[in-house]
Amino acid sequence: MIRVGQGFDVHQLTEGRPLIIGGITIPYEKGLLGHSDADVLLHTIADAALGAIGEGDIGRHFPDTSEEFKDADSKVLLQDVWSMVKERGFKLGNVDCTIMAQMPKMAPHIEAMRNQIAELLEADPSQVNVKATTTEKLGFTGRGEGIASQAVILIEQA
Ligand SMILES: Nc1ccn([C@@H]2O[C@H](COP(=O)(O)O)[C@@H](O)[C@H]2O)c(=O)n1
Ligand SMILES: C[C@@]1(CO)OP(=O)(O)OP(=O)(O)OC[C@H]1O
Repeated sequence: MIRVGQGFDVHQLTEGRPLIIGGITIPYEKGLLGHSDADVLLHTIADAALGAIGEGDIGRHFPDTSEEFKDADSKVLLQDVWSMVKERGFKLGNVDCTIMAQMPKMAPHIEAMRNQIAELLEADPSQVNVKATTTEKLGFTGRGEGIASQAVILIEQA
């Protein structure tokens, strides 16, 4: 059996926070705001995986009203989600992600993100693809107010 899921997430850019995307800390003057470390890409992948197994979204499993998840490391959240995927007898087929950010340039960090995501999903980096696009200065991402991300995941019976 195969299952697919998709995820989408947005976080606001603000001063005084580190910019963590795909588990990688990216040098930049601003970072993403959130209850957790606000790793927009890992949240997107977690949502896609939860979608694939029909388990809602990360807000349901890790509420932003809970102190337990304040400043949470999103790598740990994704690992928890991945345990649920494995418990149901699935492994990764592939995951394809797009980061929407006007700035900073993601290209120098894409390979590190890919390797980190593969490690978290216990897969080979060839099963993970990460892309980035500006939104041509249009909308909230184009104005640099926030960063958005989307992902599609395919999981298959282990
Ligand atoms: N934050 C970003 C945005 C884009 N890139 C890379 O630049 C290429 C061109 O971007 P367009 O928005 O003009 O399509 C894109 O394909 C990415 O490779 C990036 O590294 N970081
Ligand atoms: C991850 C959680 C929990 O710390 O908080 P945020 O970092 O605000 O992220 P979001 O993508 O809004 O949704 C899930 C939250 O419950």
